[in-house]
Amino acid sequence: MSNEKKLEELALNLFKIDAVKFGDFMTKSGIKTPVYFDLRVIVSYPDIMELISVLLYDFFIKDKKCEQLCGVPYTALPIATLLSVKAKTSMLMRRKEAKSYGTKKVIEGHYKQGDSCLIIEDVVTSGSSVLETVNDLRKEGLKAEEAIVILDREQGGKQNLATNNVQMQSLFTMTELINILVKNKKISEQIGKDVINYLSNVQAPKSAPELERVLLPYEKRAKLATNAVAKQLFDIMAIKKTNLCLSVDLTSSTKILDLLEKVGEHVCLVKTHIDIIEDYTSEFILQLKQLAQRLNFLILEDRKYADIGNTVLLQYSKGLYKVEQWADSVTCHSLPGEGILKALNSSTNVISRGVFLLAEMSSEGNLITPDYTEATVKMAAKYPELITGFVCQKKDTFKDPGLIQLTPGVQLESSKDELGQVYNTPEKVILENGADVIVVGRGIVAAKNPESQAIIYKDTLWRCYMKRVSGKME
Ligand SMILES: O=c1ccn([C@@H]2O[C@H](COP(=O)(O)O)[C@@H](O)[C@H]2O)c(=O)[nH]1
Repeated sequence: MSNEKKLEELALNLFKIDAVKFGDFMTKSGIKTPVYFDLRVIVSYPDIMELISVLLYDFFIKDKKCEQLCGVPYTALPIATLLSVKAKTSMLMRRKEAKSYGTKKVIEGHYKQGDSCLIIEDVVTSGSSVLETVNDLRKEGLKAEEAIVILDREQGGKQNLATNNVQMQSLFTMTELINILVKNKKISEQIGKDVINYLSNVQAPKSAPELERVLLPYEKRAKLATNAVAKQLFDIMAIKKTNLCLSVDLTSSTKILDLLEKVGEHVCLVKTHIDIIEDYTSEFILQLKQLAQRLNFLILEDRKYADIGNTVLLQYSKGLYKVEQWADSVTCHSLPGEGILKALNSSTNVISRGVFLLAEMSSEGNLITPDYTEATVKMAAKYPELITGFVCQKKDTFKDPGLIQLTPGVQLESSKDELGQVYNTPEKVILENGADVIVVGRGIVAAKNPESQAIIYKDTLWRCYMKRVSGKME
């Protein structure tokens, strides 16, 4: 039997065992859908399991070189097992939760750093479940750049995965499956049309991944982050209910520590300019780190590196400040080219690190052009494990929901300072311009009562974020 015939047979079998259902259903994200897939039932049908594994093997695995296979838990686990035996390729298992005892491993099985791992999944909608597995594998130093799936619901998953450097192939798209069922008179032409109509609605630009970034809550985005610092920052924001980054632009270390003692509980991130501190000592860093740990915030050194890779590596790791030893993330210009990212990536003394690339600036008359911004975003895509996000001003600057938009130039009223800084309001930067983490400096630091001002900023910024993700934007 030809592979085409086998695919048709599989589609008809999936319909027969109720793995594909038609009617009025609600998806996990609360959207109505006329078609529902539940491939969990296939484990009760060994013939169908075998047919699936034969097709996946013939189409995608036979001629592929990979060291490991890994199924996305849970439905794809038995399929991955069958494929592993058929292809005589080692398999890994990803735990959904790390064990709280013993090895605390998330990935079970034997592997080497750099092993390439092919991901196997049953159905892909947004691609987020595949990405969770990809992220855990990448954290272990495995290469996860390809995924094979039974069914692509054609709802942005393939594009979302490609953005995260994962190429996805499927046995069927939803349209192909529907066409087989209509052709074989399993469903009426009208039902087929309804499904295709539904698909074209959910595929319309408004649900494309670029808009999803700003609509997804931080806790969901944490799962899509490929940089460990971005993941931590999303988690902190969700737990502390604050997206406020305080820019502690003060020149006295005592004043900085006093201020953070009061406002640290209200912020997710503290941004420093370490070279403006007049009484810097390494004791200051110790105390800053203790505060960060006790009050649960991360530290961003806004160094804006902009030199050749070798110099940046020295600036990051040596000298008076030894930034790599204490900053969770640093800011960096893309102007000198990729060498700067290679340098920051190559530093070996850090447990986790992140970089915010400057894609746009808040200051009037800055020389950044749209082409420069686009090239910056492209450059970042090559370093998914290093990049925490972008310092930028616009919602459409990047799409990846696993990255963070850090936006400075924010005060409660729009205004300008006398040296070209432009301030927008919280409503504008969050609801219109897509900011995720909002940088406030003098709006708090120069206030009469910084503590009460920080609470006002925190509450206002969080209200805007909640409005954005609940979709109640006017
Ligand atoms: O485009 C940019 C990039 C960075 N910054 C920094 O943010 C703060 C803003 O302080 P305010 O007192 O709120 O103006 C400051 O440290 C800048 O260096 C920015 O403003 N714009």
